[in-house]
Amino acid sequence: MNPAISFQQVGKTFQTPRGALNALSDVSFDIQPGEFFGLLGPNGAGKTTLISILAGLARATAGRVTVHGHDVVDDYAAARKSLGIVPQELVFDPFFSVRESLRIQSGYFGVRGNDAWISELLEGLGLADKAGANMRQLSGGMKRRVLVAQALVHRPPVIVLDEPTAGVDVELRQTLWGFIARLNREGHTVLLTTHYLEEAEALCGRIAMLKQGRVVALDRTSNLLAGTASTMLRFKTDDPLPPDLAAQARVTGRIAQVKAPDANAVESVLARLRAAGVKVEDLEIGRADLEDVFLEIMQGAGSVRPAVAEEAA
Ligand SMILES: Nc1ncnc2c1ncn2[C@@H]1O[C@H](COP(=O)(O)OP(=O)(O)OP(=O)(O)O)[C@@H](O)[C@H]1O
Repeated sequence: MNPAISFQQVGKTFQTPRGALNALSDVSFDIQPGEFFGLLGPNGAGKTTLISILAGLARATAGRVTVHGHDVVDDYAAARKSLGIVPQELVFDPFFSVRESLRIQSGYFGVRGNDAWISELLEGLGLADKAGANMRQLSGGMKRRVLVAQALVHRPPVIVLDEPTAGVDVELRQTLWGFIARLNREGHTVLLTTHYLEEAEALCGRIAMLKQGRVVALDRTSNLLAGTASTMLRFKTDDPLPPDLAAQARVTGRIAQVKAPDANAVESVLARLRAAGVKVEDLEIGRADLEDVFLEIMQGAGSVRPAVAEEAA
């Protein structure tokens, strides 16, 4: 069976006033039918560029991408028909109602008599009572639901979500993930990019991490978590940490997290905090999560290449 998506030695170079920028270098991996796959990476890692190439919106400068065996360049129409792409940006036509916009979108894919599936999409995404509403009248979160519905009108076997939950509320996330998880159980392949690592940890069976355009990790989520099977000491404090601890801590606002693989390490961290007069609250010991793994991999992967390559002489 063909992979749902196959990236084969994909490279993308942008010409910029500062020289050639390698946004993607030698990216190769396959996603099998039915997988829920996460593509993670810091800002500028190349996630959107890779998805744009997959969607046929940008051309790779090297390599090849296929969707269910269809080349995204040579066999664009078949590849595109297999994909449901939920874009990052809210783009929509303000003149139509929600149902009309979904009918129009169905027409783009040559799908007729699609009302039963459109109703199912509206129901599944919590939009049933907005079917007749004009797109202009919808809140940002509702518009995002419509974008998801638009991407799915032609029942694509492969669903691509590019940061679908950026800035959306808890209720929409739950509705969205409930619906996408159902489609995945029914056999749809899902490719997700997100900066919400908790979501990736909860949803994705396998994950690839990109850094500066290269794949620096690719494994089952459980293996990534087990690979750094570490314990973390988490606490809140308003005091500055002693420099040796600060160097190894992950600090988010008042919350600090320090790796402490065993009981001795926990004791040692607590002793250093006490000696430095740091007052801690809400102390807890937990397992490393995907965010810890992500940070470790990103720090460990080092600078894989200069951001701007030398311009060819
Ligand atoms: N049209 C373009 N011209 C020049 N450089 C570009 C262009 N599009 C993207 N880049 C550069 O390519 C690199 C990868 O960008 P990309 O948007 O794919 O990253 P990303 O992983 O999606 O980031 P984010 O998480 O911020 O969305 C960045 O260095 C970016 O500045």
